[in-house]
Amino acid sequence: MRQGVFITIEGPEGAGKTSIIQKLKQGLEERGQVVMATREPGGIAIAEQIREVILNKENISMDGRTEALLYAAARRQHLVEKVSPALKEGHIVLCDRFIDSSLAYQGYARGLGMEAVYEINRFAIGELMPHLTLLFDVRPEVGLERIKAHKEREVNRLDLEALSFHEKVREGYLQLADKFPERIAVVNAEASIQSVYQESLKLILAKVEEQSLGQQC
Ligand SMILES: Nc1ncnc2c1ncn2[C@@H]1O[C@H](COP(=O)(O)OP(=O)(O)OP(=O)(O)O)[C@@H](O)[C@H]1O
Ligand SMILES: Cc1cn([C@H]2C[C@H](O)[C@@H](COP(=O)(O)O)O2)c(=O)[nH]c1=O
Repeated sequence: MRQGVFITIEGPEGAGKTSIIQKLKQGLEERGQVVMATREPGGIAIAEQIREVILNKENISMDGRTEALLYAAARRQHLVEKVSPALKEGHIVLCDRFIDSSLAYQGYARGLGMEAVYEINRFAIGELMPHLTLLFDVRPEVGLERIKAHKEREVNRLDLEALSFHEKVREGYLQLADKFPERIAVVNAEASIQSVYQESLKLILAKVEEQSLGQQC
């Protein structure tokens, strides 16, 4: 059976990940692909419960390492219950955030170190890395303004971090894109939703084609 294609969408707050993943799922399905869209932290019952703990505004005393470990725990369970089975079925998995979020937020912005955070995540995910990561790049002031205007979105503990934290998140992501250019594609997320969608769809279709050619050889 054909192996699936694992695509992760990354970026700071308000980059447009949630909105565009829904459009991508629809666009890919219209082209005959079987797609599973999911998110981190969450996507399954246990991970959604962990999400509640991590993002609860009451938990201001949470230690940085505790935070990193909770994200990794949610990731592990989500991978075992949802992501790996879908990939084994040959589906395209579109995941809103994955390991690069931990590297940018906990490793870089929180200051735990990308190497240390990578190590605990290796324990959680083993060898599974995305085939392609789209980094929706947006300046934090633009992204934060968008989520402020988006009335239904609840403000969470991480949103309340200082602007300097969100600036570091963006910097961390851009460093990762520089380090792993073969996996991470930077998409200008300050462009219109339609143009972010079109560029993302093109990149994903090219990766799906590349993977299926690789599997025929
Ligand atoms: N390219 C864009 N241009 C203008 N507005 C946008 C764009 N992308 C998304 N938005 C709007 O910004 C708001 C946040 O978008 P969305 O929830 O998709 O972002 P997100 O990356 O998932 O955010 P978070 O990670 O913080 O949950 C929504 O109101 C959405 O309509
Ligand atoms: C997976 C992951 C997420 N985060 C942060 C990023 C956001 O602030 C929240 C998730 O909220 P969203 O609305 O779903 O974007 O959690 C993180 O710091 N580390 C991670 O590994």
